[in-house]
Amino acid sequence: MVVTAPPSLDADPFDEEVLRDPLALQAELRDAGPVVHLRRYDVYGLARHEQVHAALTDWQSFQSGAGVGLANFREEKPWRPPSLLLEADPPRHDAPRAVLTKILGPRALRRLRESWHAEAEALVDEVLTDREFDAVPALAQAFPLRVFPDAVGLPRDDREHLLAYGDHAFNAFGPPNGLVARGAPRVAELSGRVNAQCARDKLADGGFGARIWAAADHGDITHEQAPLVVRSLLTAGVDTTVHALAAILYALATHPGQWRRLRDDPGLARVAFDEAVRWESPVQTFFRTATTDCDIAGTTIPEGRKILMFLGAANRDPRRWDSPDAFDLSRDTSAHVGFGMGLHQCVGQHVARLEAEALLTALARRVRRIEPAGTPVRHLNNTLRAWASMPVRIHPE
Ligand code: HEM
Ligand SMILES: C=Cc1ccc(C(=O)O)cc1
Repeated sequence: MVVTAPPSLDADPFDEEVLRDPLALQAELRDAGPVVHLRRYDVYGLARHEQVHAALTDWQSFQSGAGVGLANFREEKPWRPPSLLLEADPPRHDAPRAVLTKILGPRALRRLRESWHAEAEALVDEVLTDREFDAVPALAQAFPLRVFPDAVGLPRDDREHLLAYGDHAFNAFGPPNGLVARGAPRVAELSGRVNAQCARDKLADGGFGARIWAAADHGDITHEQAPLVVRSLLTAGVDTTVHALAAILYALATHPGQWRRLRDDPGLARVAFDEAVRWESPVQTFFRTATTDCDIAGTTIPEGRKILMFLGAANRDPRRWDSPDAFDLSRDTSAHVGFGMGLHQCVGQHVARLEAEALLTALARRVRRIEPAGTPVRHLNNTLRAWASMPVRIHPE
């Protein structure tokens, strides 16, 4: 096999202007080849759907245990104790994953469906007393922050720090740049509050948190592991859904034809969610570490090197998707990598889908038309694609 050196680029995917609008760089990376070398960080980049999908589903060659950010846990101390799911490989990964699969699975969530739909209706009724509002705080943030911490078992008066904690965690997967530096002053305080919330006596009976501790009583995981598994929910379960809901609202406000289709058939809410996750990819990137020298499309990636998977770029790869930049509710979204793929595929995706279904169903019943009412403003993060503000105008039924 002829080993070819991949094209080497100076581009910085974590540059703030690139994070604001990553689409041009994503196209450049896809077109440069199946594997590229990013000189600035000395890592290998995969931007095409085929290679991203291949790396995600080959956890043996592309491990998570050395961290799924730029930092290599074999070479430097992680900023916090590594996640037992996201930053672990089998066998360590297996038991914590099995516990969350049961607790967060679609069957386990049935008990929440009715109350989440009711909460969404109540919130939408409150918000729609105005004809114009900022959809990010009013809906995209307010709804997840009302229902998800409740479902975990947190008290109502101790959750406004969760967004900032998650924002820092997602920045920390990137390089130590300005975004990480700006979050650093609050890390100790935020970590202290989140870690305290993972303790058994802080978690209401019947919630996801209490069920994780009950799994430890049952011997499925250890009592030492239980708080870290709860921490996974608090890290991954808030900012992701907030930005995914904002992405859906942005997509629907800017595609009136698709909004009409959703109103005519509210059953499309789940498809709308997955198509928005593909189109916007709230989680844009994750890294892996080569477990051995491994070959990708003729390039040998040496053992120990970091591979940057551009999930957002893969989700808009014209080699995989017809009209990838179109937001289209008739699309078959099944192969999108917005939730990852394979062993580490998002274990909370059913929670996110239920949140979206509840909010969209409530809106579809009450809003004849939704349209932008001003310039939306991006929230920049090394890993997340997010909106800071999205003024909308609604025309009620
Ligand atoms: C739209 C919202 C969400 C998006 C876009 C998202 C995205 C992702 C992605 C891309 C991964 C794969 C990480 C990798 O391959 O390294 C992942 C894993 C994970 N997600 Fe989500 N997520 C979302 C919501 C949630 C929620 C609501 C929860 C918790 C209730 C959650 C908990 C997790 C956990 C624990 C993992 C690690 C799974 C493992 O490593 O086995 N996520 N998510
Ligand atoms: C998708 C992001 C994500 C972030 C943190 C964790 C964790 O802390 O386990 C899992 C997933």
